[in-house]
Amino acid sequence: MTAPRTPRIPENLDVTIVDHPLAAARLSTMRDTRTDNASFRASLRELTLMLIYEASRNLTIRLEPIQTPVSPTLAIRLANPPLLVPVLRAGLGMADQAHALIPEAQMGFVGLARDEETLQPTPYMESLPDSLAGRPVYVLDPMLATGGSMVHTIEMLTGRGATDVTAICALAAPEGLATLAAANLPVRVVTASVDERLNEIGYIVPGLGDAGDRQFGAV
Ligand SMILES: O=P(O)(O)OC[C@H]1O[C@H](OP(=O)(O)OP(=O)(O)O)[C@H](O)[C@@H]1O
Ligand SMILES: O=c1cc[nH]c(=O)[nH]1
Ligand SMILES: [Mg+2]
Repeated sequence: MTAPRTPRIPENLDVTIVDHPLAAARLSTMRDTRTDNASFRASLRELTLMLIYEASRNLTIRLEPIQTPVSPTLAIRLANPPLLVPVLRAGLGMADQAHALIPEAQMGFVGLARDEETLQPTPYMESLPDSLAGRPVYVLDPMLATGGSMVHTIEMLTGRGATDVTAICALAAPEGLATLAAANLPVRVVTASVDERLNEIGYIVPGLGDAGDRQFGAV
């Protein structure tokens, strides 16, 4: 008897896959071992633009009367800009681009390093506003692998009152999506791809390797 296959996208998790050819082209550059650190960072920045553009489609707006050179009209402003939270190190490569698109946004920071033996996240930094009640939060991390780092990050956020979290990832593994769904957290996921699986050492397959090392060099 064969084991039941893990569904790639859990039914109870809101997952948006940005499967645009330009997003796929940037992701392909990031996957390619021939891509150097600088080109990897440039492709991640460009992919982040597309992910944020899609993620922010449903942000609430407010209207403000303004005057064009021709007539009065109503300007559209963001009513409640999201808090941007890059997860160090790898999420740093998404931070500038996300901030350029949403300049009104505030930014918080979380630092996590995954123990490569246990695959558990070890926190080393948390710089967040005391209260996140009523504020949308965008977590920026290129990789959702086992999901442990994302669950840990979202629990930091919900502990401060967040109820509306978007995980913005270049890549997700089915196992990470299943972990997020099982954690029953107020999160939706926006990603450019749901890859095949994790390998025996917790890397996404086909994936792109270690997103921190690919940007900044091995530590
Ligand atoms: O879903 P998980 O199994 O928890 O793995 C994903 C985490 O791994 C990577 O960070 P890493 O721990 O390598 O730190 P780095 O960004 O400093 O390289 C990545 O940026 C995620 O934060
Ligand atoms: O494939 C993976 C898994 C976790 N973290 C990464 O950077 N890459
Ligand atoms: Mg890493």
